[in-house]
Amino acid sequence: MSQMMVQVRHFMYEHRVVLKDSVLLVLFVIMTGTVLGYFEVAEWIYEYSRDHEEIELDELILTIAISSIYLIAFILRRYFDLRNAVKAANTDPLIGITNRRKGSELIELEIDRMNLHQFTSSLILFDVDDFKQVNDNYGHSVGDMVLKEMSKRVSDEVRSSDIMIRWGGEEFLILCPRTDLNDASMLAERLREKIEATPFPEVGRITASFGVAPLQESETLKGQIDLVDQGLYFSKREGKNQVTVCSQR
Ligand SMILES: Nc1nc2c(ncn2[C@@H]2O[C@H](COP(=O)(O)OP(=O)(O)OP(=O)(O)O)[C@@H](O)[C@H]2O)c(=O)[nH]1
Repeated sequence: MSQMMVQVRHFMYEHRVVLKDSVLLVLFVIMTGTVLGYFEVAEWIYEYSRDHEEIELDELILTIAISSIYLIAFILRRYFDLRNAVKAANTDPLIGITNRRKGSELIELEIDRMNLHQFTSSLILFDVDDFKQVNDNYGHSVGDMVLKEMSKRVSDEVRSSDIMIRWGGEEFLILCPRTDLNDASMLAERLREKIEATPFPEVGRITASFGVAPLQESETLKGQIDLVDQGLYFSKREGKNQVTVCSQR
């Protein structure tokens, strides 16, 4: 794919809701204009009001103006409804961060960007250790609270350009754009220490295991996830509460 095509694709993707509504609006204006022009509606309104003196031209114009305001309000409402619907479709309902479906799209886009601009990005996958015990000992709603709080603590630590994704139940993925493997593994280690060092009021100390991998230009999404999951698997197998870097399968 040429550079131009990739840039056009990204632009279309990132502005797709606005673009779609703008296209609809332009089509509507063209159609309305065509209909008005074809039937010479404006002239007809004028003639009609002249022949029917009981109808004031001012009233007609006012009616048309009010209808136009209604129409604009309708289009704006539809636009915001659509935006909210898109946001809901991309967000995990429990934690309120990017969900797996949207996260997968963002990772694929990041691979495109890497190919285009020749930089390195990385993935961090982490999983709360022995989370089943938290649920078993304190109940599912406390478990939910721990997941939310954990996600908040981690989000506060990462850069605003990093994207946190709820990948599975108690599994989170962090997409770190323009971050090489060394920086990503230092970040993972910092997060691991932070989680371990800050007990949760309801359940006490919690730890998490981490995998870190670079995004590979020629890899599929599944291949990418398998790679970082391999790192996480090693961390779990070697005793949990640790970071494993995996640069190739
Ligand atoms: N409260 C809550 N629990 C969840 C949620 N999603 C998954 N879980 C629980 O997370 C637990 C995961 O258990 P396991 O896969 O055995 O993992 P683990 O106990 O963390 O053990 P290790 O991963 O080996 O450290 C299960 O009890 C799931 O029910 C959720 O949204 N809320």
